[in-house]
Amino acid sequence: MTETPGRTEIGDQAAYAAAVQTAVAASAAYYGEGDSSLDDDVFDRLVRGIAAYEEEHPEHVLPDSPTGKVAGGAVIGDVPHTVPMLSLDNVFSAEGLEAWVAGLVRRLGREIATWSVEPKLDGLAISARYSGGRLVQLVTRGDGAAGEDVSHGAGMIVGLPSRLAEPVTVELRGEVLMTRAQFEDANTARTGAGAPAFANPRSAAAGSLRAKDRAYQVEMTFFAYGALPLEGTDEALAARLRELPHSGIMDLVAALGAHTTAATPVPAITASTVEELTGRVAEIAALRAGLDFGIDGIVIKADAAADQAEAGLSSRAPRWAIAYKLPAVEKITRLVGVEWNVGRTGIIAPRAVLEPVEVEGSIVTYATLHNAADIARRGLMLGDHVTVYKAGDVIPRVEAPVAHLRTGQEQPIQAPSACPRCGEEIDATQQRWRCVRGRSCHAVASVRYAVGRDQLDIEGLGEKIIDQLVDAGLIADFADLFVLTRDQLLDLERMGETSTANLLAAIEGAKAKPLNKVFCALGVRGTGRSMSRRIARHFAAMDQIRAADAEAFQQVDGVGPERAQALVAEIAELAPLIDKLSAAGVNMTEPGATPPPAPGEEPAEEAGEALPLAGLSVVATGAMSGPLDGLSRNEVNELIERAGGRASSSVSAKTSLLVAGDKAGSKRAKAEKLDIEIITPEEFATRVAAYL
Ligand SMILES: NC(=O)c1ccc[n+]([C@@H]2O[C@H](COP(=O)([O-])OP(=O)(O)OC[C@H]3O[C@@H](n4cnc5c(N)ncnc54)[C@H](O)[C@@H]3O)[C@@H](O)[C@H]2O)c1
Ligand SMILES: [Zn+2]
Repeated sequence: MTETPGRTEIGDQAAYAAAVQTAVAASAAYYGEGDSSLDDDVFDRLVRGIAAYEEEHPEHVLPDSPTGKVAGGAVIGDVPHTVPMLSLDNVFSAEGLEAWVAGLVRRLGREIATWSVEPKLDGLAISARYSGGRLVQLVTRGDGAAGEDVSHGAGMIVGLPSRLAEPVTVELRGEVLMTRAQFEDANTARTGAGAPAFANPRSAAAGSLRAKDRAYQVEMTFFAYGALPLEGTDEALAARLRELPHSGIMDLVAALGAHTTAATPVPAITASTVEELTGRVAEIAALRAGLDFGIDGIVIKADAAADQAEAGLSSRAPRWAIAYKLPAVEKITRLVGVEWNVGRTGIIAPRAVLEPVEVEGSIVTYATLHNAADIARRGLMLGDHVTVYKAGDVIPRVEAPVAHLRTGQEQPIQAPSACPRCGEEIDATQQRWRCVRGRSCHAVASVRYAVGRDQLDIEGLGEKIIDQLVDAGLIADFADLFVLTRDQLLDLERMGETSTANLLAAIEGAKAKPLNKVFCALGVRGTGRSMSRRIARHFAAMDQIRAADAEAFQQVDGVGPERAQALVAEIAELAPLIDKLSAAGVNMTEPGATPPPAPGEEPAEEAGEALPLAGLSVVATGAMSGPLDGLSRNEVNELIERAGGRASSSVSAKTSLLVAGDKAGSKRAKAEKLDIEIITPEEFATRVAAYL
């Protein structure tokens, strides 16, 4: 699992003093306005370096060193806590967790029967005091002994009711954070009001909670993870809060109407063995990327009140709980450029060029920026420090600028005023800009796509030949391929008799491809292989597709009103290309499919019913084996659809079946979570044997 993390090397006393100063300043910013200039990874390395130096040189330890203190000793408060609000000690690996468990067992002199395991929410700790069921005060953690009153923020926090379900006096503790959507909304509101964007959801929550009198409203979310008696709590409830296990307290808190992790994909669970603990850690880690709120680890607590009482507290953290830290997923780096690229459909999309930075184990140099409006909305500037993370684990995204690191040297990002490829005008009427020449602007890219393996699969038609054909004006789109002559090909560089004959045969062969491949080759925006198969199956013939209106498209699985509109428009735009293909003799029907009945007509026999996967939504993940060995993901998806199922790439509550090969990872964890049937590639092959 996670490696033991590295640390900043601190060589001498002066470097040590400087490191302490940097860490204290960063902590003050982090817990204050939420505007630290260090990302968590850099900060944690620094603090570990400080701790290591102090270990070696106890005589040099400075009084304001952050080690061993809640919030690094960098914040103070004036509202005393009833019971200290502590931090958590950390482990970074399964071995570290085992050692910690063993240490606690030794300390108590007995086994610990039950643990509770919950996500470590990445926001800020809050104490919410209720009197007679009404929320009366909100206090931050501060230095652990006293915090800051932020009661003014109560109305902005979802999940923190102003009135509990019962008129009890109690203190709830939990985390306030912003979900991804709340963060996006907050930044839209903030940049709209002329203020710089928040760097990330955590700092947005911290900054927003403390701010008073802002011109705009933002929303945050509360997750409770504890409850305590207060002065005035009735004795029966106080006794329950003292005696219930942590898991029981969480049930009580939920029953009072406060938000807990129970309804999230990563609810708290209880466990009794170390294996179960590490298993749950792996599960939560696997689900992390798909959550709509940030977590930075997993918290493991001795569940029973007696175990907690006996383990006690250190000055900084309880001894009965531990945070299993997950590696930081967000890094700060610099935005050094923005490239504007024209895609195969003529869409002009910006891409961020970054100072290379390691994010979750790989070096990131480019990141997605959706469109010009998105850049403006985030208030990004060239030269900005930016926060970067991987969305859904793979695509690096620029989250936001780190506005307080600006030096004044940053430059506005210039959007192109003409198509960066051909110099023609830009159609900027839609959010996503497009060259007015559309697909013909980047003909090479659209032809390359059309002849690719999952579309027309024309072997021997490499990029170099396509480039030459387009440059020589022999083709303007892929339909022109079908009227190329032998002499035209022979004229090209490095095309001899044999390769020309082979290529002509391959082009001829492509005319017989099923409709789904021909349709996919068109490269309709937002329509990949799987959607193309569904459309081809549904309509059975190109004429039916061309005749379909938005309503008819919505009969296709997965097509909503917006996409249906876009499909109608795109197909109209592609009419000349489709006509050319038709005239060249390219197949326009889907074998085995029957067209939908015309309005008013009796529906034909539902052929799909008898198929083994009829009505099922199927996801394949991991390495395929057995009879499926060597099949690409797309080929597996084709198989699923031939057998009547619907292939999907992500696991959700709608998924009926997961085909999980070796190394299935997060999709498997999610499917287990959702109680979805999971089968091996071999079992799957048996079910669909007739369609292999
Ligand atoms: N970037 C910076 O400049 C900077 C500065 C200071 C601290 N930090 C980051 O803050 C972290 C250390 O902060 P910390 O001392 O507040 O500790 P912590 O955040 O690692 O752990 C303690 C906190 O975890 C929270 N928590 C979340 N889920 C919980 C749950 N289920 N049960 C109990 N508590 C839960 C609580 O708010 C609690 O106060 C480090 O990861 C560090 O990187 C960063
Ligand atoms: Zn162009």
